[in-house]
Amino acid sequence: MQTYAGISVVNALPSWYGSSMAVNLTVSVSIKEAEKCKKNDILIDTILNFFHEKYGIPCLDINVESQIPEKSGLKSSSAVSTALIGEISKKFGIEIDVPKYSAILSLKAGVSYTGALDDATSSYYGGVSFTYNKEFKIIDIKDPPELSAIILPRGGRNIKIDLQYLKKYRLIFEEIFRVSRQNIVLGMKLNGILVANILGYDINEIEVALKKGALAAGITGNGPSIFAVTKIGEEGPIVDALSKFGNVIVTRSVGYVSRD
Ligand SMILES: Nc1ncnc2c1ncn2[C@@H]1O[C@H](COP(=O)(O)OP(=O)(O)OP(=O)(O)O)[C@@H](O)[C@H]1O
Ligand SMILES: O=C(O)C1=C[C@@H](O)[C@@H](O)[C@H](O)C1
Repeated sequence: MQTYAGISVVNALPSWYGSSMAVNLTVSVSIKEAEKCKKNDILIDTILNFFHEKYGIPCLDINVESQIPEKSGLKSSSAVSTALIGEISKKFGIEIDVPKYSAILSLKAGVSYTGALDDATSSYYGGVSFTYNKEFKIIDIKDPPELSAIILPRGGRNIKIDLQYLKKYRLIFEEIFRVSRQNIVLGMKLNGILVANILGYDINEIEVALKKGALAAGITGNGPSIFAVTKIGEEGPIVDALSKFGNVIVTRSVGYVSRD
């Protein structure tokens, strides 16, 4: 099964309300029955153990092909978990709420702070998710504006996230969530700049992208990757400017995908 990377509209850590926009960088997971169970990383093994214990599925060999850098804020873990859960449910005919179980099992595996239901929902269904992660509730999924996303991918996040400190900003992130439901691009701009400031990232590249005409720019997830968005066809000056800081990826927003 194939799922998508995402860029943040609203980071859910401060208020539990989250929103993410799918972009066209993909993860593909395939599975094959195996004689012996092998050890994988913690997220994959948590998912396999859950399906083994609850539904008696056999040992599986897992193949992951990913275009998404890890620990970068581009939602790679949600893309891997939704693709794997979706593939298992298809192969073994198990009816399950894929993003919800991605969130539950990501928390169990310790790879997420809130379960990241926002990330899981946009990874699996495309579009722009609006979720309340505390109750594993999907509030809405919208089709995104047609946008070009210019990404400065940076992996290997090594900053320490102080969740209690982030929660001091709950009210302002709740407000950004409300704004985002009316205006996705304004929401991702406010969130992206504020998260950069709060987590202590350099805002230089963000400022450069905005000066070159980006509709929004900021940190995605908990960083360190930086994104900018523009109308399709207007990416040139931003790509040129951000390329001075490293190799950029140019991709697009992804619309809602029916999984029926
Ligand atoms: N290419 C991959 N192959 C296998 N597992 C992967 C891959 N990419 C991510 N994962 C899984 O995701 C887990 C952690 O992901 P990571 O911390 O990189 O999250 P992320 O989604 O990039 O971060 P963020 O939430 O900031 O977007 C890893 O432990 C691993 O299980
Ligand atoms: O770990 C988590 O729960 C999250 C991580 C980031 O991707 C955030 O952007 C997301 O909203 C929640």
